[in-house]
Amino acid sequence: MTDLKIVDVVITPVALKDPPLLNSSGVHEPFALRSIVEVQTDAGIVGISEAYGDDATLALLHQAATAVVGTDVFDLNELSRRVASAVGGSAASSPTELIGTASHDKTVAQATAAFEVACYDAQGKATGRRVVDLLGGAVRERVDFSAYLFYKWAEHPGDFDVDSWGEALDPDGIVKQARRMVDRYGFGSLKLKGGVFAPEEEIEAVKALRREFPDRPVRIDPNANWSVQTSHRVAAALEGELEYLEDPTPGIPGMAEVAAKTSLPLATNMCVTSFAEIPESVRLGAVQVILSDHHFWGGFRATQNLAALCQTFGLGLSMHSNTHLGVSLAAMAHIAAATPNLTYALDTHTPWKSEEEDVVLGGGLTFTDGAVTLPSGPGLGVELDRDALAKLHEQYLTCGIRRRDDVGWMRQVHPEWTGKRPRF
Ligand SMILES: O=C([O-])[C@@H](O)[C@@H](O)[C@H](O)[C@@H](O)C(=O)[O-]
Ligand SMILES: [Mg+2]
Repeated sequence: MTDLKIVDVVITPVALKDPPLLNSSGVHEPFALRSIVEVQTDAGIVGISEAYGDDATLALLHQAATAVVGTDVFDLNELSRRVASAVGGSAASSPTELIGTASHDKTVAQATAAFEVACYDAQGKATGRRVVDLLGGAVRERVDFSAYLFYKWAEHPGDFDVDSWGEALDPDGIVKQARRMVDRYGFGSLKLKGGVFAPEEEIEAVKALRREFPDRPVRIDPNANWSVQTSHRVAAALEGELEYLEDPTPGIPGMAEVAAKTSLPLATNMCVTSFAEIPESVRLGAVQVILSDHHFWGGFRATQNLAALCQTFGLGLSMHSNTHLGVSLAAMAHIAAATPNLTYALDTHTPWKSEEEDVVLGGGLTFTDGAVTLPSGPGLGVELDRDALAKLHEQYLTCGIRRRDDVGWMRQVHPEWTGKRPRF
């Protein structure tokens, strides 16, 4: 087969409506930013991927885009080399909140991922094979996702569309939200975004979920908003109740202190978010489950490397999510289906997205009994809806948001808010 060379890259920033979801930083803004990357080849085949859409990420992607032109989409080593050298001098930047410390490695990994995924899509389209097949084959055709529950306000301050979920500010509200999500999508496990209210209230919410859904594993993730002492207290109160406890407290040493006194597995997408952080974490026994995320771990191949390390060190592997569209959902499903030890249900923000808003034809993959079935088409198996992409790009141009700022948006309502962590 002849080369399939990249001749151009198109990066389109988009904004999608986002409900007022609460977390330890503050509250989601009315719009979330993403970008769609299209890698065009000399054979006319176009590979696509989805990345963050903040200004810093866009600058990074543009910097790398120039460098990858001329690369064969099958030569992923050359692609990584070119991306790394193109972004070599860039400052470390974090595209979003709550995914751990920014580092230079992570910045390179993030840029690499955006192009690598698009190259895999192009490879699949060129060979008529699914991405999962190029990644070693599907160990499962259906990928389980979990219901991602959030405390939330009924509406944003100001004049914005109101979502249909209503407010959820106490255990009752969370249980109602979970019921609707489970009835609608069939999710078999539940994740509560915590770190919002006093830990005692959140313990009650977890217990209420356990009573209402006794057969469904529950996780809580306060995004490092509890001190070590508070984490000990919450862990003791929830012994035996949780599938895992995600990022109770900041930093690897703090997590290790918590882990030492609980039988609950600790999970993270905050203190171990790059390969450089794995050795210390393993040495201290800080975490038992790592949440992968191809967007910032470096793509599909990096996720497989992470999976191998988790296997080696006896760690569990799950998957993190930020607000995303249907291209990312497909990418997450393919890599999860090709990873034997990714056995936890994946996080997804999909239910929080308006059903009218997506960039993929047909609105994207859907959940049945809590899982998506891998699409059968070549590559990622999803196609861009050009009109929808143009509409969400227009929304990006007019929304005025250029980086995620949950702290700042919270200040609209609570001017004294600082977003300081740990708060409890
Ligand atoms: O969307 C959110 O508010 C989440 O809290 C997100 O920012 C986190 O990165 C993430 O989902 C997590 O598991 O920490
Ligand atoms: Mg998390």
